[in-house]
Amino acid sequence: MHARKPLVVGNWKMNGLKASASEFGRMVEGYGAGLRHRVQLVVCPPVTLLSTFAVIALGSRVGIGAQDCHPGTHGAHTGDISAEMIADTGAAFVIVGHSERRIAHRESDADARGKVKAVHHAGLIAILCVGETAEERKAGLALQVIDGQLEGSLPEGLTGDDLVVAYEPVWAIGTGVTPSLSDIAEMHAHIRLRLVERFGEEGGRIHILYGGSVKPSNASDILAISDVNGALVGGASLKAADFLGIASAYV
Ligand SMILES: O=C[C@H](O)COP(=O)(O)O
Repeated sequence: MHARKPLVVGNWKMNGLKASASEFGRMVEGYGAGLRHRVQLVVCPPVTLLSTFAVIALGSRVGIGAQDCHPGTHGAHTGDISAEMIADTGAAFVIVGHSERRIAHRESDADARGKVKAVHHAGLIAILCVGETAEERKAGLALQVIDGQLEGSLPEGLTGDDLVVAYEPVWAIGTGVTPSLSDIAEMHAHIRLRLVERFGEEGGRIHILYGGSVKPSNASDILAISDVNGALVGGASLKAADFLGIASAYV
C-alpha cells in the first residue's frame, strides 16, 4: 500500500511573469494546516521564476520544481539548464519526458533516461511523464506503449525514492477530455506492477500521478482511484483557487 502523502503538482508550462508571484503567494497562503497534513503541493514555474518562487515558498512546505533540464552537468549548451543549476535555486523536483517535449522537441526515451539520471545525481526527484497518443490507445497499444516508455526512460542505479511517475495520456492534455475512471485505474495498476517488478518493495511506494484535464470538478473522482497518488495539473494550476480546489479533494 502507498503510505506517503499524496502529491499534487502544478506545471505552469510557458506561463507566468514576475507579476504572477502574487498568484503563487495566494497558493502558499492557502496551503494551511488542513491541506498540509493531507497533501504535498509542488509548483513548477518557468525557470525565470524558479528562484522567486523558491523564496516565496520558504517555510511553507510548498515544493518547487522545474519543467525540464539538460542531461549534462555543464558546458557549451546554449540556452540549457542543468539539474545542478535547478537545485541551486532551491527547487527539489524536475519534470522529465513531458509529452510536449517528447513530441514537439522529438525527445526520445533515451533522452528522458539521461535527464532522469542527471536529476538523480543532482539530488533532486524526477517526475517522469509517460502517456500514449489517441491513435495508440485506439489501436489497443496503450499498456504496451507505457511499458516501453518506462523501460526506456529509467536509468540503472535509480532508487524508487528519487522517482515520481506521471501518467498523462497525450489526448487528455489541455483538451477537457479525460479517460474513463476504469481506464485510469487499469493503467495505474499496470504501472504499479511494473514499478514493483523494477524496484521491489520501494516500487510500491512510488507516487503515480494522473495528469490530463484535471480540474476541481473531476479531482475527487480521479484522486479516489486506487494507485492514483496525486495529480500533475497544467491549466488549472495557474489559479490559486483551482489548484487549491484540486488539492482539497484530499480534505
Ligand atoms: O503537465 C501537465 C499536463 O500536461 C496536464 O495539462 P492540463 O491539466 O492543462 O490538461
